[in-house]
Amino acid sequence: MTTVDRPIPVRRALLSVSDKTDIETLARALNDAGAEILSTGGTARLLTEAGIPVTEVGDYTGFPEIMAGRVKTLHPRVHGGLLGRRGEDEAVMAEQDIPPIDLLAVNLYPFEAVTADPDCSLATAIEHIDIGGPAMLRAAAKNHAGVGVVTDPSQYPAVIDALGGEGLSVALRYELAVAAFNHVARYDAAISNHLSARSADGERADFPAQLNAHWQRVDTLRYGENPHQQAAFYQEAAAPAGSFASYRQCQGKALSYNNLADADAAWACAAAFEAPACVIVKHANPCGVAVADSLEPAYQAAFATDPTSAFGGIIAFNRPLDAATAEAIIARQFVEVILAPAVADEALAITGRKQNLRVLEIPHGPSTPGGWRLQPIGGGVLVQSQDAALYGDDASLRCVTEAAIDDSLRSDLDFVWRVAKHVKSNAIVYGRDGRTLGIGAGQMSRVDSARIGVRKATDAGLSLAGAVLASDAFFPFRDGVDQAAEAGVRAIVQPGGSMRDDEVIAAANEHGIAMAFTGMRHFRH
Ligand SMILES: NC(=O)c1ncn([C@@H]2O[C@H](COP(=O)(O)O)[C@@H](O)[C@H]2O)c1NC=O
Repeated sequence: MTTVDRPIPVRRALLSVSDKTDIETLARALNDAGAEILSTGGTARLLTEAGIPVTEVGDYTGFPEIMAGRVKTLHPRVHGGLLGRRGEDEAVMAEQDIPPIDLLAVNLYPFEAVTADPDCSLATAIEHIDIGGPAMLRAAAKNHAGVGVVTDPSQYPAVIDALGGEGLSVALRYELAVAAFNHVARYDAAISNHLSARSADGERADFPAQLNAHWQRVDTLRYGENPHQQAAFYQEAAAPAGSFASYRQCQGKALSYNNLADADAAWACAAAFEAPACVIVKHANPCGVAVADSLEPAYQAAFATDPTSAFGGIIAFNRPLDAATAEAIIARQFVEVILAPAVADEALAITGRKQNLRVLEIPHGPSTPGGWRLQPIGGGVLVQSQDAALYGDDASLRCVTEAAIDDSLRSDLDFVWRVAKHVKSNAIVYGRDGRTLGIGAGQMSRVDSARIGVRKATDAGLSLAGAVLASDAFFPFRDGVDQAAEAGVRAIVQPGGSMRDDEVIAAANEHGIAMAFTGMRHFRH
């Protein structure tokens, strides 16, 4: 193949886009640069109305658009112009009257958007499978040695700059060609996912027969979980609003692998609360959580749960970070990452005193994360829906003991239950008045997690008298309740559902402890 290893001018361009954003700007720049513009039906109409001279592809090929657009650019004069090797194929191109096309701008029928509608029929989905577009994209991208190819309006400015300068450089053509193959790969993956998750009669299955994922590299990281591991961070093609991956870094050193994993866990937990909340995370587990009327007292209370573990932690808030809270953190502890939906300028002036400290902004999105949760295992991947709900069928907690649960107790139980959902199993969370007092995480035995939570509270000088306790899964025996009573706990929240629920409830009644069932378990591994 003859690679044109210098910038190429654009003498002829073909524009055929479904998303017509800024296409007029690109076309105008091409026209100003003296390029001939070829275009398909809707795109040609728009450009003509804008007063830009355009040749309809049908006029160019001598063959009309037919079958309601199913066949419009599928013609040798188009594909030869895109695929013909500059130098090598020029004789045959001249013989067959196939002029070279130097630039292609195509984006495809909006298959993903149309099929996102649960009522989209199979026929509608199929009509939105673009054929001519991907064929042209592949042709132009394959022949990037002599052709530039654009698939997204965000690429137009670079191309327009190049038109006004030396032409499309080798590096730009290569970058655009890779982006075009990625565009087509994502498109085909969406078609494959959709069609393999429904049958000929339109029935939908939960899981496609083939799962095609697409991720875009955001960054390569210094190393992985450990220094001898290589690592990179990829995000979904468009990180959903409010998801951790949509963060913007305001200051600080580059984020590490563990920073990203811990910050994600902290953000998910902070976003679970309505009231101003602070969550401090170490090794993917909250070591202190609190809600208050404002962030600063929430931070102080979260920190007080476990000051030792909070050192070097990740701190997440569900409200904009203010100056008082930033000052309190800096004065108190070493912190790796702070994240919040927004960061006030005054707060940034304070965090800026610690240049290495990473500060991230993540605007809130939908409270319930969508999509699948993937967990790789050796040679495969486990796929499940998100653990989006909090309570089971009753949509609330249900008192099962003689001791009643009033509104204030209910609010405490709801708080520790929300936290427990974000603690690795077996999870036991002690708390009171909207703050954690001790958290036992990640133990193989529930009783051990309960003991660790008590020890944490004792170490921090926090009394468990009158505290409440959450357990992420049911108590299989009464021993957990006996232990809670010994620690001074006055109410327990747990899913219920054990064979020995009666025994466990009787134990709570014996101790005068109130107990609520949530009807939903929240294991987290
Ligand atoms: N069939 C074809 O030959 C064909 N050639 C280009 N397209 C697509 O038609 C769309 C643009 O159509 P219009 O310019 O008519 O709005 C683009 O998304 C492009 O990818 C085609 N449509 C579908 O395959």
